Amino acid sequence: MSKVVLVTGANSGIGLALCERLLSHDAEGLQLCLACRNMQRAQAARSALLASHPRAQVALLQMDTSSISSVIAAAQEVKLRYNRLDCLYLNAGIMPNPQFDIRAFFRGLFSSRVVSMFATAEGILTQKDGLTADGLQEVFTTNLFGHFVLVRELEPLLCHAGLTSQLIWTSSSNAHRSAFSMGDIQHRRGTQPYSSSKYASDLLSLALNTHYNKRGLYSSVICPGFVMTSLTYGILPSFPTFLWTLFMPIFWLIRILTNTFTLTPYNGAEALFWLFKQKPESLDPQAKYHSLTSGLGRNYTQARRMDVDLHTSQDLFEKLLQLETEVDRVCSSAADGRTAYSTTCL
Ligand SMILES: NC(=O)C1=CN([C@@H]2O[C@H](COP(=O)(O)OP(=O)(O)OC[C@H]3O[C@@H](n4cnc5c(N)ncnc54)[C@H](OP(=O)(O)O)[C@@H]3O)[C@@H](O)[C@H]2O)C=CC1
Ligand SMILES: CC(C)CCC[C@@H](C)[C@H]1CC[C@H]2C3=C(CC[C@]12C)[C@@]1(C)CCC(=O)[C@@H](C)[C@@H]1CC3
Repeated sequence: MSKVVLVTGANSGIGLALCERLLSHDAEGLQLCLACRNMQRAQAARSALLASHPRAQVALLQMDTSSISSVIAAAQEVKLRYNRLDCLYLNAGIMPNPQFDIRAFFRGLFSSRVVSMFATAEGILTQKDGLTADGLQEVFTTNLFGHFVLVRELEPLLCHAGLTSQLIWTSSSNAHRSAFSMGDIQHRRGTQPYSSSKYASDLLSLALNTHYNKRGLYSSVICPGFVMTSLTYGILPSFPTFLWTLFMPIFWLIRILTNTFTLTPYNGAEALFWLFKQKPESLDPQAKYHSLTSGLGRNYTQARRMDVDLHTSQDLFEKLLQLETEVDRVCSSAADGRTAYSTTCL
């Protein structure tokens, strides 16, 4: 029986490279569904995949993870099209308006934390976040909450007696506990919404395992390493793309120090692809699976323990459930024509 796999943010970067790798592994035994916000870009990605795998089954789904109504509509469509889902990749993500602290970067270069700075970007990156049309924080909603609502809506397709399914989150080594606050899960008040949203996805994955393992659903988290994609190019917007290419020899040298410089989307997708081939029951719910590339260009996956605990993960899960109920209430009162209030109070 063919496996049904859905990938969010599949039209570019790591998501697209993952689709290519999945099809190269098993073009005919998969029903691949690319969930994207922009259908023109989605169509281009589908054509590229079909050019190298003409017999593959590749479907498209319109979904904007920053819009809860779009996520709910997309989930309804998935339920009409498929009767089960084997693997759901929660990969779409943004890092809007990044501010790169050059001084901190040069201080870091000549300090003992140079390797960790290149691996995690700790202390050198902040972002300016915005609000979605629902009044939620944009980074939190796109990277985490939209995906949470998707998982909840697709529960009937993911939890089947006697069968296992996988959730695989594209997190980051930029996920730091210090950037996350349980009193401000959307990160309204801080300057590191990206780091906060990725740390929240690490916590959430653990909580999802606690709640769903008994129903055959397993969740894992990966870090693709540092990959050259449009997300990365956005960090230095005044830098033309070709200048990044000029830096490649330096990046290859850095790769000798830290194998986290995977650099290409193909390499970055290593852990995503590796997890697909594992038995979900055999995976460690407290581990983050890192895509790594050695100085000689060998790709491999390494499990590293995450800085998460069960109690905090459970608290976050409950807060997300509350927010889901609130958003639902606001949306249905707006649909009824009653006065809708902004979710900024949530
Ligand atoms: N590049 C890196 O070094 C690292 C990346 N990551 C993570 O990897 C994931 C993939 O990013 P990457 O491939 O690098 O970057 P890209 O920008 O190439 O890919 C991001 C994908 O997410 C999609 N997306 C963004 N916002 C939404 C939305 N609201 N609804 C639906 N889809 C959306 C984008 O669609 P569109 O084309 O329409 O913008 C795009 O397809 C992200 O979660 C990122 O945080 C983690 C660690 C390192
Ligand atoms: C051009 C200069 C010679 C070097 C510039 C270096 C920085 C722009 C990079 C150094 C470490 C990088 C990094 C990321 C972005 C670009 C750097 C800050 C990430 C934050 C990208 C997104 C992630 O999720 C992280 C895992 C990356 C960590 C390393």
